[in-house]
Amino acid sequence: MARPPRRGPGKRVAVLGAGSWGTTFAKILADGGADVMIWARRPELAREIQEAKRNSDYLPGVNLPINLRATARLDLALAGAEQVYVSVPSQSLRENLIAAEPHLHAEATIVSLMKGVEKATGHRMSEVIAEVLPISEFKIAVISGPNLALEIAKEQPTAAVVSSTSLETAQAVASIARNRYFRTFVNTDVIGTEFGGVLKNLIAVAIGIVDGVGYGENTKASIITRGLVEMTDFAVAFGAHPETLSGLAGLGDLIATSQSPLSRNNTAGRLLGQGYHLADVVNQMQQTTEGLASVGPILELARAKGVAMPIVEQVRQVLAGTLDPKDIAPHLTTDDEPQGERTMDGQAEGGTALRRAVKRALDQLRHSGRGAPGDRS
Ligand SMILES: NC(=O)C1=CN([C@@H]2O[C@H](COP(=O)(O)OP(=O)(O)OC[C@H]3O[C@@H](n4cnc5c(N)ncnc54)[C@H](O)[C@@H]3O)[C@@H](O)[C@H]2O)C=CC1
Ligand SMILES: O=C(CO)COP(=O)(O)O
Repeated sequence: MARPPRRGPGKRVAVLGAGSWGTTFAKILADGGADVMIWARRPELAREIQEAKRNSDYLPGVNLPINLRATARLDLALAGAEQVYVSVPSQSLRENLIAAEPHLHAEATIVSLMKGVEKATGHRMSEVIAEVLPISEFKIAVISGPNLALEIAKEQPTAAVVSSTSLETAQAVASIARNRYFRTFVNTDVIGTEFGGVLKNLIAVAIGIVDGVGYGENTKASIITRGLVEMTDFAVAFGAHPETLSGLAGLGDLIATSQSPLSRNNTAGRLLGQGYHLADVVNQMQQTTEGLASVGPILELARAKGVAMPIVEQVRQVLAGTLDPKDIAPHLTTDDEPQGERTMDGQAEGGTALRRAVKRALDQLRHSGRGAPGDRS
């Protein structure tokens, strides 16, 4: 049988951040044929990846691709990189971008892999990138979806969405960030794609809490379903397409994160539900748990737009120690006034229906002519 032709060196890309997701994403890119250099903040971790092709703290038992290179030097990681994938904790993005800027290729596309908002500003990661770097928004992309790192590092098949306001950029990134076990779709709804990833973390914390308390599947299904409505209301109020929230970056990620013990947000919630205080939970979590930092800024943003988020509000109260976790479920599932169950297409009865209908019509007008907004391959 003829051997497949040898591929030349692929596109030079960099990954910033060598935690569980950064390392997994570097593997995705390298397995797809890209020439990848990953930057680790700690030299000993860079050395382990470079020499042993392992990241034993974050991805135990996983062999990394032989062609994946690693360094603790930002200048070396970024030299000549046409695409730069960023996966550091959200609260550290700004400082990391400032350090990276002098070494960035002038035409580089910056791709956020993160799922948090900046606590001090409430800004999404793509907004922070646009603020810090002197680049066009068309050179910024985000990737989100049901992407539990360890499953993907073991090459279990999954899908994700690449989003940029430039469809061309989204496609250019998607064509590199794909391989036999990782399928990428594209859209131009950056707001919906990013907020999907941020908001599902908060609902996953709520699911963890009721799990920790000992409630069963009905409670969790109720929270997932009502949580998705909350996520959609919030994201649409900020200009997202509702379809994005019922796609991979919304519902898809919500399902994965809410039901997996691999999820740090879910785990943190479970510990809270078991009665641990927030400070103990934070001490116990070895890895980034974005949801805990996002609750405050998301509720502030929701208040500014007049969006009700009863589930997220009660997560805040549990984190603050002002609500007993076991009291969370009745609050989540019972409203003072009986309401129509608004479904994902925005059908509602009662006081808010008219407001939502008008808003929907305005949204449709605003987005008309931009093409189908759902995840596209
Ligand atoms: N782990 C996962 O399954 C997924 C994570 N994400 C997102 O990826 C982002 C990164 O998360 P993970 O890799 O999972 O976290 P992690 O906790 O596994 O790794 C974070 C890495 O950042 C490093 N770090 C900590 N502070 C830093 C700083 N100030 N500057 C530079 N590096 C610093 C840590 O040493 C560690 O190597 C988060 O926004 C998360 O929501 C998105 C999809 C999947
Ligand atoms: O975003 C994720 C899966 O898509 C990872 O979730 P956690 O951050 O809760 O582990």
